[in-house]
Amino acid sequence: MIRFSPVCRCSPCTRWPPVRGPTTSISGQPERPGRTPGHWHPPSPRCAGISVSTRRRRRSPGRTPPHALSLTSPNPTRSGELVHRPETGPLATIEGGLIVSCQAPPDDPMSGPGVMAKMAATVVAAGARAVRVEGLDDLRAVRAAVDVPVVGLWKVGNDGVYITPTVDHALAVAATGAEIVALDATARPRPDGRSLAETVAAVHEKTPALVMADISSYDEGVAAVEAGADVIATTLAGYTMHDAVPDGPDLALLTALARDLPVPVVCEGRISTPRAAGAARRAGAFAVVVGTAITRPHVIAAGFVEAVEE
Ligand SMILES: CC(=O)N[C@H](C=O)[C@@H](O)[C@H](O)[C@H](O)COP(=O)(O)O
Repeated sequence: MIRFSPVCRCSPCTRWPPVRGPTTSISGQPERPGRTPGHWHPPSPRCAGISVSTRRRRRSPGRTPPHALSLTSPNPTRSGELVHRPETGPLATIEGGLIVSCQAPPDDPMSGPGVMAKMAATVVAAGARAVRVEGLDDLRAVRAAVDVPVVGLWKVGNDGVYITPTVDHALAVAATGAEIVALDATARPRPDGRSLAETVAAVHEKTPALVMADISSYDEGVAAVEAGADVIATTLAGYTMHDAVPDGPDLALLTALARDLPVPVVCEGRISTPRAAGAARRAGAFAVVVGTAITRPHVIAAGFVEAVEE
């Protein structure tokens, strides 16, 4: 049985940091009879933008509270039906929208803060609700160029845990003004020896940023919620095994996580067409991240070259 001890950040909250309360069984009843699942925790400054919706879905009146769900229960977080839904703040801004990943590795001619700032401004002008940006220089330049939420990360190498691998990296990313810090939330050991929960707690305690957990599997999504992550992304699905990287996004993983988790689940990775982005949203994504297909002309052009010359 999988159990959650979720940290709810709703408006009644007045204290920080959160204190873990009694575990609530995801499969059924709160472990302490008579408690309202999801209200044992203390609130945080972050809770300011998040309130508990008292609305009930018309199609399923009387459904089970989100923190006492069976893994096979209908998902309260799906299709804009979050019970603990963000009403203001960066998560409210991104709900139902496109996040564009504006990244170029050092060997890409597009690499550099000036280009990435222009790229970010371009996609925001097109309607992107947020941008995902790598590296402190690019983050500072993009922060100055756009006023939408920034999902920040810092890649260190490209093996093992390389997306914002340590607490120090996460705090440095948050210091650039990124509203959301994306970090590796896979089950692999972290280079600074901290647990995921310790890393998330450090960001929450020392910065106003939320944490986006980049995961590769269902169990990692569950663990990331338990560790206190604010939003889950399928970013690393297909990249942690030795198998060949699949062609498209992992919609099966997305659907399962969006159905079962009490926090927003973002679809990210290998979404190469507008149709695929729409399909991800319909499969339950809270928001959709697209990178290469929009912001890496080097890769896009190479595909055209290959098609023409073959
Ligand atoms: C696996 C990994 O390191 N992903 C990185 C995460 O930030 C980026 O390199 C991706 O471009 C990003 O996730 C968007 O994905 P795609 O470019 O496939 O739309």
